[in-house]
Formats: sequence, structure tokens, C-alpha cells
Amino acid sequence: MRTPIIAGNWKMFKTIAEAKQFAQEVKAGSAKAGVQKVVCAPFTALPALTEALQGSDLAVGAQNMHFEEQGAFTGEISPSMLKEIGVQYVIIGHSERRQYFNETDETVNKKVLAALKHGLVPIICVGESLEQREAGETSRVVRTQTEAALAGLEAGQVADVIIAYEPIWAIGTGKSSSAQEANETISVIRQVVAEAYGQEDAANVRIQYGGSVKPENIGSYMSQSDIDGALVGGASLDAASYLQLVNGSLQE
Ligand SMILES: O=C[C@H](O)COP(=O)(O)O
Repeated sequence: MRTPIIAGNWKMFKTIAEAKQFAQEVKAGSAKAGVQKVVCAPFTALPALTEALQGSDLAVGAQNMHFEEQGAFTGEISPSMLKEIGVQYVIIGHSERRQYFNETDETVNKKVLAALKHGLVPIICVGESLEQREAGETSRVVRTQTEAALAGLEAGQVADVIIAYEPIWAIGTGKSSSAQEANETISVIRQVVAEAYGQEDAANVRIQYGGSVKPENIGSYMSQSDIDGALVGGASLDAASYLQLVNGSLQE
């Protein structure tokens, strides 16, 4: 039985004050147990957010990190710097980082290995562009990205990562993939894990869908056999909406 996981990705939104306000509202609201809850905030808001959420079951994630421990890498943040302030998750290889910041399959893999080494849970993003989808390349693209991201992991370690399937054309566009199509592609990703690491890891690894997920459509994704949660951008910015996503992710 895989525990559902709802992760918010705030992207470049929210000041420290706004992040604290969100934390207060979520803590005052009612969220069902049985769902793992994460919000991935900008670096500047992380210390205040981890402090504000202490004692709650909402974990904090970063949206990126460097794979090296330290060094002359101006503007970067290391895994141990994130650990030091209580961060537990880190998004790796989001399509916006692949598209605008030269993230490659190789750096994604280095970051995944570094995150695991430091006890951070990587949320690894994979997904095809509209062009690739229209050319019938979705399965090939997610297969390549998944194999590359997980290269060098030991059997058993794969169960510690989260994979997020995010078709690029569905991100922030209001055009979500149908739940059934998302499930089919996520089954391909699970199959890739099975081929590389065996059935047990494949059965345990949690795979989210991301791309225009809202409180209104979360239920349709969660009713699918292989979808274990969602990585949510826009709809995670509002505390009430985030709580609806969490509560809507549990199947009755
Ligand atoms: O990481 C989250 C995704 O990019 C989805 O963003 P969205 O929910 O705003 O479409």
C-alpha cells in the first residue's frame, strides 16, 4: 500500500511573511491523516517555514539544490545546507529548470544521488513536451529521463524516491492530461523501475502526476491504479486549496 503524497511547488512565489501566513492557515485548517504533505518553497522562505511548521505533519521541501557538498558555485545551495534548516524533500529536474537553467539528465542524476546521500527525499520530475507528445515519443522520453535519473541507485533505494510525471504542455496551462492517459504513462515509468530494480521497488516507489491539478480534478487522478499523489503548482499557493487537494486525494 503506497501512502499518497501531495506536494505543493510554490515556484518563485511567496515572501517569508506570505509563507508564514500559509503555515498558520494550514495548521488551523483540517487535513486528513494518511496523506503525506509537503510544500516546496523558495530558498528564502525555507527557514521560517520549517520553524512555523514544527510539530505539524506538513514537511518542507526545496525546489532545487547543487549536487556538490560545497565549493565555488556562486548562487548555489548544497544538500547539507538544506538539511541544516530542517528541509526534508527536494524537487529535482523540474521541467522549468531543464528548460531555463540547463538542467540535464546527467545533473539530475548527480542531484538525486546527492540528495539520497544526505537523507533528503528527491522528487524527480520527468515529462514530455507537446512536440514530443504529438510525435508519439512520450514513452520513450519518460523512459530515458527515468533511467538516467535513477542510474547508480542501489536496489532498495528507489523506494525512497518520489517520481513526478509532469507533461510539460500541462504545466500552468489549465490543460491537464486525462487521468487515464497520465496513468498509462505512469505505468511505463513503473515498468522502467521494475526492469532496472525489480518488482518490489516498482511496487513501492511512489509516482505523482503534475500539471494543472486542482481540487476539482484531484479525485480523478487518485482513482487511477498507478497514481500516488500530485505535484501541484498554482493550486498549492492558497492554504484552503492545498487542504482541499490533500483531503481530496484520499479515496473513500
Ligand atoms: O511542479 C508543479 C507543476 O509544474 C505543475 O504546475 P501547475 O499545477 O501550476 O500546472
